Formats: sequence, structure tokens, C-alpha cells
Amino acid sequence: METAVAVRGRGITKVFDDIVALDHVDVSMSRGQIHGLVGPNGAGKTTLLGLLLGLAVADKGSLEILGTPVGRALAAPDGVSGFVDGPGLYPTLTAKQNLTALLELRPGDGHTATADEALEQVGLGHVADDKVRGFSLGMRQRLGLAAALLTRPRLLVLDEPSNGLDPAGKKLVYGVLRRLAADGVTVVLSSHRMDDLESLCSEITILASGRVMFSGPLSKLSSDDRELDYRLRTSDPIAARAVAAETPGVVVVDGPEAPVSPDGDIVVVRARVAALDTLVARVVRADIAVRELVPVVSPLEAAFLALTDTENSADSADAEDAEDTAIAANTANTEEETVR
Ligand SMILES: Nc1ncnc2c1ncn2[C@@H]1O[C@H](COP(=O)(O)OP(=O)(O)OP(=O)(O)O)[C@@H](O)[C@H]1O
Repeated sequence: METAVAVRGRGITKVFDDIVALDHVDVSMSRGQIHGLVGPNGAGKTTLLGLLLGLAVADKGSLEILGTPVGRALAAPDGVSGFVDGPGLYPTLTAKQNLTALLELRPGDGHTATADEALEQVGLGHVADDKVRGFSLGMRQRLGLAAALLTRPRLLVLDEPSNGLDPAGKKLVYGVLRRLAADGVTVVLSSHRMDDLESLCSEITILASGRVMFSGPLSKLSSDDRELDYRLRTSDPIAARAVAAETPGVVVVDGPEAPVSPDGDIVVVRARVAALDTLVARVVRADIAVRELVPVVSPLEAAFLALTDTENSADSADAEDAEDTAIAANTANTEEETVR
């Protein structure tokens, strides 16, 4: 019997000398989902990914991976592969020789992919016999992914896998990750790119200074009724601005404060969703055509900025809100299903 949870961490703490890299981290990652880790530099993302890969052990707390509690030994848990701090590759060997060398280190148990299969999977079949020292950063990242796929992992752990990828490479790699998730593989990755995480992940953990500020489904984060800035493009910006200024709960963002210069036919407004609905209805009633209404920053980015900013002012009321969000999300995570 398998649980629906691939990773369950409770109270995970990791300290380096006097630096608390992870501070009582509670996190759950669902099987067959792509789980994104996001946080400012030094937030603890790589440290957490390293624990999942068995490169380090936690000082406190419990960690269960693919149904098995992680012990004190430094070893990759069964079914887990990936990389942190960039893939380790031999530059003087070819792409195929790198993968073959890895396969030789892991005697075949019938479950491994061949070097050719893994190279094809990441779109590097045509450079299989080229030396890695001539590879771009993006090609090295893809070869690192190929190396991780050799063992057909059930949990794939990737530290900033989109680093150095051009748009075509990113599309290819993200396609591979989506297919793996559709086949039941759990993918955990870190990134600083909110747009990438938003398009790829169904679950998100936001870390700041080693603490979990949010962990749960992306949909929950996006649906939180936060005040956001929106670009409103209409057929009559002067009249639309006047309507916005008179709508309760809506603030017209003007001048140097405006995140986007409100020139041309765009008015930037700050509102929660309910007030925005009222504004749109009023604008349309005033015979003004709405041509575009989009958030200036994505809901994930807005939540990230709000949650990580409050981390720096722990005495503010917002900090309490952030804590409530983290607690609420973590409580939601404990509602785990069991599947056969
Ligand atoms: N081996 C180590 N020895 C000492 N301190 C460490 C070590 N590994 C991490 N740290 C510290 O722990 C904290 C968390 O680091 P970590 O690399 O996990 O952050 P991160 O979120 O991955 O950052 P980035 O986005 O910059 O990659 C940082 O303050 C870092 O300096």
C-alpha cells in the first residue's frame, strides 16, 4: 500500500555552525506532482533538496521519503535521484561516456534506462559523442537531467534546472518533467523564476530564512484574496480612471508609485477581487470597452513578495497573517489520502 505523499518532513532543522539553514520545516509533497521550492538567496532551498538526495542529514525532525523514514546514513534514498549545485560531469568525456560511466557505477538491475534513451529524452541524442567541455550551461543542465533519469527515479530532485536553458531547451525540459509527473514521478525543483514555477508546478513551498512561509497547492496561494495591482486597458482611459477613483476598494496607482507607467490607454488599479469585479461592471455600464485586465505581477510573485517581506518585520501584523497562511497550508497538508 502506498501513501499519496512522496515526501513528508516534520520539524526539520539543519544548522551549519551558527547558521540555521532550515528551522523546523514542515513540508509534504504529493506523489506525481511537480513541487516548486522558492525563496530568497540563502533561504534553505538547496539544503532541503540536499536532504532529499541523502547528501546530508537533518539535525532534528523526521523525514519520510517514498514511504520510508530516512536514517542517519548519507546515501540517496531508494528511488530518488537528481542534483544540487549543478550536475557533476566529466568535461573530458563525451555525453554518452558520462552516462555510461554512471551506469557502470550502478550495476544494472533491469530498471535503468540506457544512455541513448536518456540522451534522446532530453534532446541530446545528436551530441552524444561530443565532449562535455564544449557544452553550454543549458546543455550541461540537460545532460544532468539525463543522468538523473538513468535510474528511472520515483522522486526527481533538481536544483534550479532551468538555469542557462534557452526557450527551446526550457520547453523541452519542462515537457519531460510534465510527462514524468503524469507517469507518477514526483518532481521537486527550486527556481527563482516565478513565471516558470507558476506554469510548471501544482504545489509550492515558499522558504525564507529557513522557515516555511507557505506550503501547499499553488491554487490555494493564487486564490488567497490579496490586494494586487492590475493593468486595465480600455477604450476611454480618462473616463475609466474617473470610474476607478469612485469605486470603493479600488485605488488608482499613479505617478512614481505606479509599477507600470500609466501612459496610453492603461490605468493601473490596486484592488482585491471583489472590488475589481465592481469596477469592471461599472466601467462596462459607463459604455467603456474593457480591452485587457491583467495583474502587474503574478499571484505567486505577489504572495512571494508579501510573505518573504513580512519575514523581515516579524512584529508587523502582516507577519502574523503570513504565519497563519503557513499554518493553514500545513494543516491542509496533513489531510493525506492513502491509495493502493
Ligand atoms: N555547507 C555549508 N556550510 C555552511 N553554511 C552553509 C552550508 N550550506 C548552506 N549554508 C548556509 O545555509 C543557508 C541556506 O543555504 P542554501 O544554499 O540552502 O540556500 P538557497 O535557498 O539554496 O540559496 P540560493 O538561492 O542562493 O541558492 C545560507 O545561509 C548558507 O550560507
